[in-house]
Amino acid sequence: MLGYQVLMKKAWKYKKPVIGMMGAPGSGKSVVAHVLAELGCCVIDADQLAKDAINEQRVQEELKAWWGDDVIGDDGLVDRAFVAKRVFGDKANLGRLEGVVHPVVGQLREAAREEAFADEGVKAVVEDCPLLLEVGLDVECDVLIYVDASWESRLKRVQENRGWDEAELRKREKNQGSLDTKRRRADYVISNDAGLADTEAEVRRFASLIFPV
Ligand SMILES: Nc1ncnc2c1ncn2[C@@H]1O[C@H](COP(=O)(O)OP(=O)(O)OP(=O)(O)O)[C@@H](O)[C@H]1O
Repeated sequence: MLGYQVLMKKAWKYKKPVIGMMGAPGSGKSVVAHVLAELGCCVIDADQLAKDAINEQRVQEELKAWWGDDVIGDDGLVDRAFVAKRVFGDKANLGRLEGVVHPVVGQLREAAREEAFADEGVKAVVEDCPLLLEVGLDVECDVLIYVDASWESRLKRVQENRGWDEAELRKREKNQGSLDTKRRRADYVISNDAGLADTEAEVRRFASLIFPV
């Protein structure tokens, strides 16, 4: 499953692996990240970083100049689904997009590097990177995890904990692009359909494969 990554385990004594996380909305990425943090990982919310970076006033102004005011949603933030659609749907804009997206990715990498090396005790950087995968960009990850939970489990959890209804979950899932593709790309799948204790045990099992002992 993890193939060469397991062979790399020894090398990771010297290089901190970057673990990218993917999964449907509400699948449990934050829960998994929390367990990894308890195991000493440095967790970076790339989604939040990208959101912040893309919402810098300068970037917002550039996006508006290219794509018009509709690129900004009612909440005053960049409509990321709109951006993703433009990236895939309008090839002529790809060159222009690089001007926006590359600094965002650059910032992410820089932040990841800084955080990872700020504390010698950290074992890894975990990136929650759905936005970047959404727009077809690879963050440089050594291992990709896919957090898997059924539609029923996710719906129940987000209804109870976030007050979302079925339509809201469906809309967010649609904005994330193909989950099948992400699942296929993953080096490791963590199932999160059972209770939290089972998921924690699974994350620990994964960590024991990855981290140098
Ligand atoms: N195994 C579980 N048992 C019970 N509740 C869970 C479990 N896993 C996750 N949850 C709950 O489900 C909700 C969604 O989980 P979480 O926030 O980790 O998902 P996520 O993948 O990070 O979502 P998003 O991508 O939308 O931010 C949370 O309220 C969380 O507490």
